[in-house]
Amino acid sequence: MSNHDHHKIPQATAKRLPLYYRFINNLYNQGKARVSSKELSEAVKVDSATIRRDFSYFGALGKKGYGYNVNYLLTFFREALEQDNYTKVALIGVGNLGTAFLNYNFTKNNNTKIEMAFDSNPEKVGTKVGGVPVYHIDEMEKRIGTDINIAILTVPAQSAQPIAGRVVECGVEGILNFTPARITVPPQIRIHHIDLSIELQSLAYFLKHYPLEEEEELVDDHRS
Ligand SMILES: NC(=O)c1ccc[n+]([C@@H]2O[C@H](COP(=O)([O-])OP(=O)(O)OC[C@H]3O[C@@H](n4cnc5c(N)ncnc54)[C@H](O)[C@@H]3O)[C@@H](O)[C@H]2O)c1
Repeated sequence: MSNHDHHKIPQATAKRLPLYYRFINNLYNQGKARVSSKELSEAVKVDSATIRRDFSYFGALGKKGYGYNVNYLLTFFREALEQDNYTKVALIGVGNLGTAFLNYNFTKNNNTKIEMAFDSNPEKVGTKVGGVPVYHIDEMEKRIGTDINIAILTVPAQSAQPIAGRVVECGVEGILNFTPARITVPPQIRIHHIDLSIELQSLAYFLKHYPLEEEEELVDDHRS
């Protein structure tokens, strides 16, 4: 099933997927081949009309007196959840900042994972940083394929625009730009700029010109 098809599933239905998945997975492990919407309904505490409607979006049409095929549902849920909940990331530029990100385990708290990294320095190519393989930048198009959703840019500022153009060509949908370069991308690409020096300057400016009022402090004191 393609990503496009998934977008047709209503959000409320999509939210129930993990719940269904967990239960169906248990049934599968118990060796059960089928399940009725009534059984499901009792287990996951969702009324059976909603379950039937939800499942019809997945193309799983239960047969009267038979119920749903557990194996089919499990395969479907596994695919749907992996595709929807798992965002694959590539990092470009394994220098000071890039190395720190690779060593930081993003998967611990959310469902994104840096799958691969690229650099132009031959000394870095072929190594693993934080368990992530580092490939040569010349191999980027080949390695990324159509698999990567987001690119993190931690290259020198002057390389940011050309690299951004290339990752967009690879089909990346979002760019997290840590370089100070302002990058131009096509309108369908989402780009977030994180410029630490601007953030720092802005904090310094706020401290100077918008000091927190004592009243707010009093409120805080009062609360604690
Ligand atoms: N280090 C920081 O604390 C920090 C903070 C804020 C922003 N930044 C920005 O992040 C970026 C990276 O900073 P850094 O300190 O990690 O720099 P760095 O010089 O340590 O790392 C840059 C890496 O990019 C690689 N590289 C250079 N050109 C490349 C190309 N064309 N393709 C692929 N890889 C290439 C280099 O080999 C190097 O490993 C810079 O744009 C910098 O301004 C850094």
